[in-house]
Formats: sequence, structure tokens, C-alpha cells
Amino acid sequence: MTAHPSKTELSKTEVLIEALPYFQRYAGRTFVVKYGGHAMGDPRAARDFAEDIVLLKAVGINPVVVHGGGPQIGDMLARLGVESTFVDGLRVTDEATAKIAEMVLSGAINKELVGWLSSAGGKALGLSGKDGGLVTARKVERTARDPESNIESVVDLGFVGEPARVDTGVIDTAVAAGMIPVIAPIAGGEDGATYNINADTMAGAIAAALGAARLFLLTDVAGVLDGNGELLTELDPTKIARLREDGVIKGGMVPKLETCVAAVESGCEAAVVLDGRVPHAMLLEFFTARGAGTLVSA
Ligand SMILES: Nc1ncnc2c1ncn2[C@@H]1O[C@H](COP(=O)(O)OP(=O)(O)O)[C@@H](O)[C@H]1O
Ligand SMILES: CC(=O)N[C@@H](CCC(=O)OP(=O)(O)O)C(=O)O
Repeated sequence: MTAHPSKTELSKTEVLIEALPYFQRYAGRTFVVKYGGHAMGDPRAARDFAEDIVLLKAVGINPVVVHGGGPQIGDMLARLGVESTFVDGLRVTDEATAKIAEMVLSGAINKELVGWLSSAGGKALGLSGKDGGLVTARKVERTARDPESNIESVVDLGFVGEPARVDTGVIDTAVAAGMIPVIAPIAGGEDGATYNINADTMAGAIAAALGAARLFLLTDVAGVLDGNGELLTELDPTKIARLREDGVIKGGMVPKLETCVAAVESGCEAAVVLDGRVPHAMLLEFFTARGAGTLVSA
């Protein structure tokens, strides 16, 4: 006699069948996933994240992970008695801070993530922008206008960089060998200095260079919130500019949304800001019709 599947078993198959068109449509495409330092705190969430990435790889999508580590750099600087200041979500970085940022990002966090992915059954390759000439940085130039005198002056952020050139050769080689690249947002400049790059900016530049189909930014909020704390489920570049002018988008959300806009304007189908603390947030967003977080499209 044939045993009939239970209701639970059937609902499991429904989930897989619901995901089938997505597997088919995106097999062979690249997803860049940025894992923010704030989302990394919880080991359970980290394990779920690693499983999601390994599952993407298993269904034929090529995930490329770029990680942050802002809070972890902050903890290390505090332990060493060094203070940090931020301008528009960017850490003002002197030479000593750049060394510590490299140690925390390329050393501790990068290897921790590689470890989680290996435990989930993936083959991960830890890199920074320096490896294989992946990213060449240039110094970030920022100006600020004094509200009283209306005079504009240059704000020196020190060794804060942005990607000037991206050579994806090392990523292509890793992906061809079945590996998952895991990238720390540190790069060398033409001047030989080490630059600290905001991880969202790094992820956006890599997504553009790879022609990624999706950019996911995993953080510690449900997505982009309006002035009343309500989730904004869909945004475009015009709406984002308005929210920024109104002061609704501040701090760490500024580089995140600048990155989303740059990504969708350079051909990425969509960028999504998601809550990385929610179990399997990325799979839910991508493989089900329900969606989660804030979807940015052109
Ligand atoms: N409109 C907004 N909606 C949601 N978060 C916002 C908004 N404006 C500012 N933020 C801040 O941005 C933070 C996310 O950026 P950040 O701290 O850099 O995270 P991560 O380490 O994940 O990159 C949120 O925790 C929140 O404090
Ligand atoms: C220039 C700059 O601000 N660099 C960041 C790099 C890490 C980062 O971006 O981490 P999150 O994604 O966790 O915020 C920093 O020093 O904090």
C-alpha cells in the first residue's frame, strides 16, 4: 500500500515548487550579498545566513559575499582607547585606524564568515580588495557647507577610500572553481596606502562590475523606514532623493541607499535592504512571492 504524504510534507513540496521559477530564471546569474556588521551579532543568524548562501550556490546561482564589521571595528578601537568619528556614515580613518580596520575585517571577520560557510557545506574563499588586484581604491573627497557662512570646505576623511577600479578576475576564477568569494572592504590605492571602504559601497561596486542580477544588503532593521517608523516596501531613486532631503534617511542608511541607487542605475535588476537578524530573510525575500524588506528598482 502506498503511504500518502502528510499535510506538512505537502506544504514543504509547495515551497519548493513555488521557488522553481526563480531557480530556473536565475541559474548562472550572480547575486552580491552584503552582510553588515550589525546583522552578524547572533551566531544563530550567522548560521542561517551561511545556509542561505550555500543553498543559492547549490541551486546554480553564484553568490558573492561582501561583509562589513563596523561595530566590531568600533569595539576594537574602544579597547585600544582610540575614538572614532563618522561623517555621513563613513568612519574618519587615520593610518592607525586603517591598520585596525584591516586587522578586524580581513583577519577576524573574514575568516569567521569563511568558517560559517564551510560548516554549512560551502567552499568559501576569503579575500579583500587587495587580493588578486580585485579593487583599487581612491581617496574619498567630501565637502561640507557651513550653514551660517554658506562657505563650502573640504572634509578630510583620511584613509577612507572608494573603489576606483574593479578587476573581477579573481572572483571569476574562484566561481569557476565552485567557490564562494567572501570579500572584506579593504583595498590598496595607487599610492600604496591601505584604504578603508564602506562595505555597502564596496558591495555596490563589485555588483556593478559583475553585472549582478541582485544586490542584497543585510542589516539590523526591517528595511528603510519612513518618518513614522513604518517599513517602505518599494523605493526608486527619485523617492530616495526626497527621503534624504527630508532627513528621513540618515547615518548608515545613507551609503546603503547611495549604493542601491548606483546599482540599479548600472543595470542590476533590483537591490534589497533586508533584516539580517530574521531567520532566512534572504531566501524568503527571493524565493517566495511574499517579499520582505525594501526593494529598490530603477
Ligand atoms: N530611514 C531609515 N530607515 C532605517 N534605518 C535607518 C534610517 N535612517 C537611518 N537608519 C539607520 O541605519 C542603520 C543601518 O546602517 P548601519 O548601522 O551602517 O548598518 P550595517 O552595519 O548593517 O551596515 C539602522 O540601524 C538605522 O539606525
Ligand atoms: C569608511 C568606513 O566607514 N568603513 C567601514 C567599514 C566596515 C563597514 O562598512 O561595516 P558595516 O557594513 O558593518 O557598517 C567602517 O570603518 O566601519
